[in-house]
Amino acid sequence: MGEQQVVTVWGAGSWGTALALVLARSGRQVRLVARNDVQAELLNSSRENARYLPGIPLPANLHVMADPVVAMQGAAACVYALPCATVDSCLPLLADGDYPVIAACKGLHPQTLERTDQMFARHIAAQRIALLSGPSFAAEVARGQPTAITMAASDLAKAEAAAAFFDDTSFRIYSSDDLIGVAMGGALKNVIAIAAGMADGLGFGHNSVAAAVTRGLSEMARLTVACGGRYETLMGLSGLGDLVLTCTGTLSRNRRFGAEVARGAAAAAAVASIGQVVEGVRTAEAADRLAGHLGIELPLIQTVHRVLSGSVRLPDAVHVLMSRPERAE
Ligand SMILES: NC(=O)C1=CN([C@@H]2O[C@H](COP(=O)(O)OP(=O)(O)OC[C@H]3O[C@@H](n4cnc5c(N)ncnc54)[C@H](OP(=O)(O)O)[C@@H]3O)[C@@H](O)[C@H]2O)C=CC1
Ligand SMILES: O=C(CO)COP(=O)(O)O
Repeated sequence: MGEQQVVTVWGAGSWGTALALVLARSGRQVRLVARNDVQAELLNSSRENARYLPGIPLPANLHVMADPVVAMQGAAACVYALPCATVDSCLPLLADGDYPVIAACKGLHPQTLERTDQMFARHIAAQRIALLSGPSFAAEVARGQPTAITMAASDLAKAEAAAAFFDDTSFRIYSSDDLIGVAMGGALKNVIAIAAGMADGLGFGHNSVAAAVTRGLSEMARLTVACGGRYETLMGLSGLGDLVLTCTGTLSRNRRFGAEVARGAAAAAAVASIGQVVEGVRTAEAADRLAGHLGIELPLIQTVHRVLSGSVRLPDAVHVLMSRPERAE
């Protein structure tokens, strides 16, 4: 790969900026697409993303711009790091190219119940799509702290080709050909992180978080396998790895959101106070509905959705969960 290869990153929030920094450290010419000209100018002139990643300087080979069409001209790849809710409005602009599109967002669509690979495939030819997912808090990645993550595509060669755009020894990428497993792991761990945050907010101890991680992993695997993904993928970075990080790491927005709801905040107010995307809210609804369609029981995930939608109170939900008939593990 040439030193001057251009890679575009769409999304100047936490994750897009962090990935742009990794690509810049890898020697790429990076174009980071912000929401508008005002944001782009601010980031270019201050050389910092003060709102999302304060204190981390933007290097000279990272240029921020607002027009995604201009940003894609001559680019070898696009990394899509906007929230999942933007996919249908933004992705049509990437439909015509032949460069790979690396999806870095994590979630399920609450209406269509699609995974990220399916959401992207509605707009982009399937062979252009790769997914990047795994335990990776943006702030740590941005600071160059060691991170291991998974790149998935329809075959291993495509996943490796997508991974090759990143060439930073602090950012180690494993490849996978299980798009379904990687997409499901990244989406569902956010819902379990909300449950872990709720346990924290209720003042429960470490035991409840360990139970949420373990039973949550079991639910994630059940739904993933029913959707055609591989159990082994859920035991890797994009499943168990990201689940542990998000359920225990204080940087997790989904976990913090769960804790705030448990302390009495309304869901909308908790999202507003975090001030960044909390993907687990939409995914909880989607996963509950998907499980219903497939006839699968997911007690934790369904409880999170029912608490957030107001159909059950959290203390009652905990009682119901703990009173379920005992059964073999
Ligand atoms: N942060 C992390 O540690 C990680 C995040 N991810 C995933 O990456 C995805 C993005 O998350 P993250 O960067 O953290 O989110 P943030 O909330 O940090 O940033 C969201 C960005 O998206 C922009 N945005 C929101 N809505 C729109 C829209 N309709 N049109 C254009 N721009 C929009 C925001 O602009 P504005 O500032 O103007 O609102 C902001 O730049 C999520 O799916 C998340 O799960 C994955 C791994 C790690
Ligand atoms: O996905 C993430 C880390 O891998 C970030 O999780 P949160 O969105 O909960 O902060």
